[in-house]
Amino acid sequence: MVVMAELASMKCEACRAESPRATAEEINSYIAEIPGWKTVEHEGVLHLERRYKVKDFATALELTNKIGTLAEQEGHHPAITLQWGLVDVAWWTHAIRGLHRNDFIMAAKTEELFKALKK
Ligand SMILES: C[C@H](O)[C@H](O)[C@H]1CNC2=NC(N)=NC(=O)C2=N1
Repeated sequence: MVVMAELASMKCEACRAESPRATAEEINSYIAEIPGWKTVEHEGVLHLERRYKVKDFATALELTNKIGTLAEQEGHHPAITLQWGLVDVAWWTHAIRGLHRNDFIMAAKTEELFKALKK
């Protein structure tokens, strides 16, 4: 079992096309550690998604930029939609067209960025 704090402190390992997708069992145990996140299937590919509500556009932009910096540090990149007061974040692993433990690690790290925002 891996709890959210542990997930958040893990490094994203290089993900290659031959890396295995997370199994249904792994998905169930990781998702339990990141409340607010859900899996959503888009064109046959599972994504991990969460909507963050923040107080204004500047804060949404700040969170977006922090997630962008994290993505560059880890070499793993999300889809982000920025709107006034909202940041929609989706993690999945393009190389395997699905979810890898890396995506759960990144979601846990995203949670920490959100919690550290001045709200
Ligand atoms: C070469 C480079 O590391 C790869 O293209 C990385 C970049 N960021 C990535 N991000 C995500 N989410 N999935 C990938 O498969 C991926 N591949």
